[in-house]
Amino acid sequence: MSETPASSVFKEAAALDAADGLAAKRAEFDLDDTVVYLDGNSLGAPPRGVAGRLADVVGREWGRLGIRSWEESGWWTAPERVGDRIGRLVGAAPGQVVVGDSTSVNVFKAVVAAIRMTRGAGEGEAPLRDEVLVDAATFPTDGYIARSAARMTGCRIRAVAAADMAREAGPRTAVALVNHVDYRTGRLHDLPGTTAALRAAGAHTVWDVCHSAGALPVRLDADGADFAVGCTYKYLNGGPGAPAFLYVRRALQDRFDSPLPGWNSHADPFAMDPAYAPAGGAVRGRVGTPEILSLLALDAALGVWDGVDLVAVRAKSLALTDFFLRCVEAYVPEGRVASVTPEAHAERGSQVSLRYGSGAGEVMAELIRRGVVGDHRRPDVLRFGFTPLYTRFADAERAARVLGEVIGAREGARR
Ligand SMILES: Cc1ncc(COP(=O)(O)O)c(C=O)c1O
Ligand SMILES: Nc1c(O)cccc1C(=O)C[C@H](N)C(=O)O
Repeated sequence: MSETPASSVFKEAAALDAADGLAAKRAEFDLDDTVVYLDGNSLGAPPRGVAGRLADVVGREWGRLGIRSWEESGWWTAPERVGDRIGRLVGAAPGQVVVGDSTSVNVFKAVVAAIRMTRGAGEGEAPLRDEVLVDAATFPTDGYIARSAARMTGCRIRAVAAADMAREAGPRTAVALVNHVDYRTGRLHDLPGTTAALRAAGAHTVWDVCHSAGALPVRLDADGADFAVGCTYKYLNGGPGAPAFLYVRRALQDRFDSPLPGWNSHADPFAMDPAYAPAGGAVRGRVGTPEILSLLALDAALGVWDGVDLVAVRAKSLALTDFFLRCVEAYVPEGRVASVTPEAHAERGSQVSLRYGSGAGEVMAELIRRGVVGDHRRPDVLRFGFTPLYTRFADAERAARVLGEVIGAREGARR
């Protein structure tokens, strides 16, 4: 029998999995093998080490040591310690990343602090720069928070496409808030180029790396980012509601004037001093008591990254998304879906988003019923996230095959 595109990709998946240098990593995750899980760009799968570590934190550290654990179990310094572990994954040298709060809250801290840095010497003086640029296609929370930050600081906000930030920044721009990877399309934006252009215009950059941290090599230090924020429950597998992180470039740390100067960011919190004196370094980005249970779950989850080279992760991510696109071509009747994820590797994150006319929500619901978990972003986007530590090429093949079946069945039913 002659080879069809479908039989060819089926065989190819097995060969690609057999040659995959990261294949052994999958065993470190607690996954349901009957399901193809392609939603790690929203909620990553649990690393096996997390449950046992959490049981120890609850039973021994909390249950037996109690309050002493703040010191003896290292709880007090966990936000910076875990921050440094994340730092390795986002190209930040130690001492610049702190973990805590949500991404939304960290966006607020970074945007307000960036605006304050551009002010004149006297408090209350009009800002020299009073414009905030925000990625026009941003994940909504960033836009909402930036708008509020602008209102509170007397700035105006302007929505600009991420690709146009560099040319749109002007003498009044204080800060640009940009998503490194677009959550809807999976488009990867130019962090080094945009950052350099903003700096040349005298403005700061805040990068939202929610969809790139753990998905591809991020080089915050080398590429000169000023601030970055990100969540840890996607590609970093920290678990639902895991705390987010904030990066403040070392050179800016002494000028970081937090709009949320909680007692955990005080130079001497237990002095309980009514006067605020900020701590130095990454600690200044803290606010209140750290979320110890979810922070230590994240700490345990980060163990899966020990010894992992992000370059290998990127290579597999691109191979997976390329392969998935070819499988979609092989299985889905022509013209029914269109990829909105860029073909160029330099512009692609670690997901594939397919536009499907009307009924995308129903298609995704049916995929999930058939054991292929992606997600639907209204109105018409089917999103498939590829997490190289545990996604197999066979998963990509099965997802595309089931997608073809679901779309075929809908069309059959209409006839
Ligand atoms: C790009 C981006 N930023 C921010 C968020 C939300 O962050 P949080 O819920 O931690 O505030 C998400 C996803 O929820 C996201 O995709
Ligand atoms: N943070 C989420 C949540 O609490 C519930 C459901 C989904 C999410 C997400 O992370 C959505 C995600 N940021 C997205 O890219 O659409």
